[in-house]
Amino acid sequence: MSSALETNGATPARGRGEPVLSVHGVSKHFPIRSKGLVRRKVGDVHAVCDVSFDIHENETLCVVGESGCGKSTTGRVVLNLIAASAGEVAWQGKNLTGLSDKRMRPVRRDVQIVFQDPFASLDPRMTVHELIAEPLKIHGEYRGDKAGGDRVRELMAQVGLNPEHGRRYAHEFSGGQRQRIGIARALALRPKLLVLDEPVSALDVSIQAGVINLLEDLQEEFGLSYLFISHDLSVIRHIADRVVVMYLGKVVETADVDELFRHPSHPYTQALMSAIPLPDPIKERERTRILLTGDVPSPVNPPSGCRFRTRCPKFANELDNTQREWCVNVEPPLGEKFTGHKAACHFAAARVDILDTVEQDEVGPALDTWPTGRPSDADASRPMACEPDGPPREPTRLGEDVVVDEEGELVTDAADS
Ligand SMILES: Nc1ncnc2c1ncn2[C@@H]1O[C@H](COP(=O)(O)OP(=O)(O)OP(=O)(O)O)[C@@H](O)[C@H]1O
Repeated sequence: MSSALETNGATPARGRGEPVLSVHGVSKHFPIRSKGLVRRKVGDVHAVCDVSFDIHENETLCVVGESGCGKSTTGRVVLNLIAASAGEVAWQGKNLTGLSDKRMRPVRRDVQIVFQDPFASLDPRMTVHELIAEPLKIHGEYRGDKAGGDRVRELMAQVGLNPEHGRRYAHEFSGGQRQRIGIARALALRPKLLVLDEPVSALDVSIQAGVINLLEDLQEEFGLSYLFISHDLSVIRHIADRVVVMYLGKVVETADVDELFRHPSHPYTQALMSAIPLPDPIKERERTRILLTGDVPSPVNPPSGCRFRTRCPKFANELDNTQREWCVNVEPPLGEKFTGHKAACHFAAARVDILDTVEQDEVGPALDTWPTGRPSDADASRPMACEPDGPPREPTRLGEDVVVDEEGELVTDAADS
């Protein structure tokens, strides 16, 4: 049987050559306006700040982080469904910034999205055949003819649905089958990249594996690239080639998936990993679990310096006051800690006690050293990339009487020196 999606022979090697998608320095701010007749802008939600990554042919890049960290906004900017406030998205070398709908049309064929909720994203009044035929009709590839109908049946078979069930409605299918309908819709136009926004989060764990396996098979067969968005590191560990960890709109760590799980170096990544259940109940009981306290700060007014410091166990328990000054005053750059492995933490250090799969001696030397001295001695006054406009702040000095309050903020009764 001929394939609905044609490839040029062998599946290309992963992560090689020119990237198909380049995201460079992308930020997205949503303005907050006052109520009333004159709706003045009173602030911004800093949803995504200075995010960069590449995706190569046949590669899966996963974006992971808690709810509200900016994953979906990043996906929508990539698809040009919303415009970036700053930065650039390039598809096969072509800058998408400001492209008209007409010019975006060929890109929209190449880059498709699968949504999280297969219940909400499918029109309940349409049959499965109509749902899958819709993108073909919009792009003029199906006018009710037999060839178009055959394509729809072929797509159904490719995603593991019975082609005889085309006259049924979405509500007659289970959650996993509905997500397969969503995937068939996304595949209809022979895309090259799929943005998969939490594609299995709404499904039972037993069903998740089937959908993940399907995505892997489709990638293998058609050389697809995936931008896979998820809050679940155990799913990501299975499917990712590379991982981008986000916190409060920023990338805090990025590496190849094996490298990230071998050397988790940012305290936030370490906390996420420590929540992955271990299959061995004894190891699960004995393991190190890092619990993050407090809520994620508001993206309207993110903390100065390191955004994670208000919840960072290392900041609260391990650093001295001079080191904390760095976290409070200086935004940590996304620096290379191991080869090809970047983390945005002044005091990043790989931990191997979080998962049971790595040996101590696998930890190589970190490339960076921790900063010493006070940040005021260094270039501490540069403004943060995504901060509201304003003059650079003076570095804050912390004395011995400084404590971290229950919200993770530094507090002191003493006057600033
Ligand atoms: N249209 C919008 N207007 C204002 N704020 C928005 C808008 N869309 C998203 N946000 C805010 O931007 C931040 C990032 O949201 P986003 O949906 O990208 O996060 P997420 O990591 O995908 O979370 P989730 O997994 O819950 O979807 C959140 O604080 C959210 O409230």
